[in-house]
Amino acid sequence: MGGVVDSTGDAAAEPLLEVRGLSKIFGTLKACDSIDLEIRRGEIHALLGENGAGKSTLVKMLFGALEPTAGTIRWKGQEVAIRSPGEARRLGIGMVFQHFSLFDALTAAENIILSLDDPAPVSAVAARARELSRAYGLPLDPQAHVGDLSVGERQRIEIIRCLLQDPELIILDEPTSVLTPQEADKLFDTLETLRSEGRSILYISHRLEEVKRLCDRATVLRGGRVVGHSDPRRETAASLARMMVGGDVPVVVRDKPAATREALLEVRGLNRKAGHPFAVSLSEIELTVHAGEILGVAGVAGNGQGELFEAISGEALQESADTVRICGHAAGRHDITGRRLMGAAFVPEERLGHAAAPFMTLTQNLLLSRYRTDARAFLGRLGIIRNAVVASAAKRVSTAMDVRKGSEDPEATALSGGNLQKFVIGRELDRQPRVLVVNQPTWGVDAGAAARIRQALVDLAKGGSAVLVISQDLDELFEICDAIAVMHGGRLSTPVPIAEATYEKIGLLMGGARPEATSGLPLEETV
Ligand SMILES: Nc1ncnc2c1ncn2[C@@H]1O[C@H](COP(=O)(O)OP(=O)(O)OP(=O)(O)O)[C@@H](O)[C@H]1O
Repeated sequence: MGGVVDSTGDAAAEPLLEVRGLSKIFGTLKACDSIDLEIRRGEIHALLGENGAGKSTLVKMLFGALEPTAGTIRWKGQEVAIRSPGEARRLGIGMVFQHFSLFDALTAAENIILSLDDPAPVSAVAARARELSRAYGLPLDPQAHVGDLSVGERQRIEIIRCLLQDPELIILDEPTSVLTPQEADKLFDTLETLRSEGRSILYISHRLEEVKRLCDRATVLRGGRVVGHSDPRRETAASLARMMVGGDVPVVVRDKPAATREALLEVRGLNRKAGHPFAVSLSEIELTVHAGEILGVAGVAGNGQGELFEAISGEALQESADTVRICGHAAGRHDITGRRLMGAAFVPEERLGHAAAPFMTLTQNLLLSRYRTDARAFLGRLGIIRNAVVASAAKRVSTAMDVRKGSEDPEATALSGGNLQKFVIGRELDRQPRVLVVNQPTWGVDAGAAARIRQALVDLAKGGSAVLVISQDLDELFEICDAIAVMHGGRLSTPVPIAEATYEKIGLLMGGARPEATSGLPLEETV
């Protein structure tokens, strides 16, 4: 690729990007408050901060997606006004967002073309995408439809479309939150290759271990201000977390599980044909979650976790009503509302667009998901919306989950990613569901907020509910679950009780060790 910075000579000495006094005010909220930041050539620079600290706002200003209220940006020594993402790309700044902006019905190559400032034929773009995919270790089929791809695969499209513009600075917002440990390792290799070419990377992540491993320098934001710079390699994950939240991060407290034998969620012989060529078929899935229990489902992305969630939540119906039972009711022929009315709650993986309507307020979103289950409270006997009741429920959720927001009732899209996640989970927990099924509960959530969400799941189970957690974060599953089952190729292993689970054992199952042969067996017998 051309355009790589010469890291010798005078140009190398001056920062690639220099930000002075950059501020962004939304209404009365100073999302970024007089930020100073310098990015050198060929460095991976971490941008750290708890949810709502102002990281996304800052990088959106650098990428021309938001106009600063005050301050200056210098690019290679020249003051610039970056008025649009197109201008940012022309300067050499690329960005991979936390929420992908891809069209499901189009192929990877077609999506890439849409973002190009100079349109090119599909075949040429597909060929170039293949080339980049090989060069940077980012496997991708340019002809695949985005709707059929896992989140990890979608991210690769975003990265490749960013690389096609030959950027000198690449901004990555929470890139590993959707990846398995192995996928994340591959991404780190890619990033190290980019650094060795003299490109710079501004790296936002809540995963402090990976920041220590990968990043050369870190800038920490709190409440919109820079509160420190550090060399992450000299810090511990705990010391970085303290710098971010301004205090110690809470530890999840798990009393001895109070599981009973009352089965609240049962799945029997669930088979589901793949709906399209890239989807995963589900095969003979069996699971039971008892009252008081948290069952974890681990797995590499794209092994059927999304399809399992759809089948259990009622987004996809089963042929037989008995395939899914919720609180003793045959639920297989009921849709998501029907299953909610049986006492279940569901939190899908994608919070913006799926779990929450972006341009509706938090209160409207709460009403949208709960107007049937909470009809009496929210609509009353006459079926008229009781705005004050709904608004007070939204407020209760925000307080319980410590949702930080700029105004009383903002649109979902105005919340930072982690804060929206806290709201979506809190909205469901507020109903005290007897069964909760949640897919990736702490995606993009900072350490303090993740602990809060995990504690809430633990407390829900402690109160006698059954919780099914689908997660790619093994640390999370080990922290809160009573047992972990693994999805691989559309099959679910027998759950491994937490006392017998090790990272190696679960890792082997994730890699495809015989699922049926694992329960309680020593490691050697599972391969
Ligand atoms: N368009 C907007 N309108 C109003 N307020 C906004 C808007 N975008 C962000 N905010 C507010 O600005 C603050 C900073 O949000 P930002 O998304 O930059 O945080 P963040 O550090 O990226 O958080 P996260 O780690 O959760 O993604 C938050 O309080 C957020 O609610």
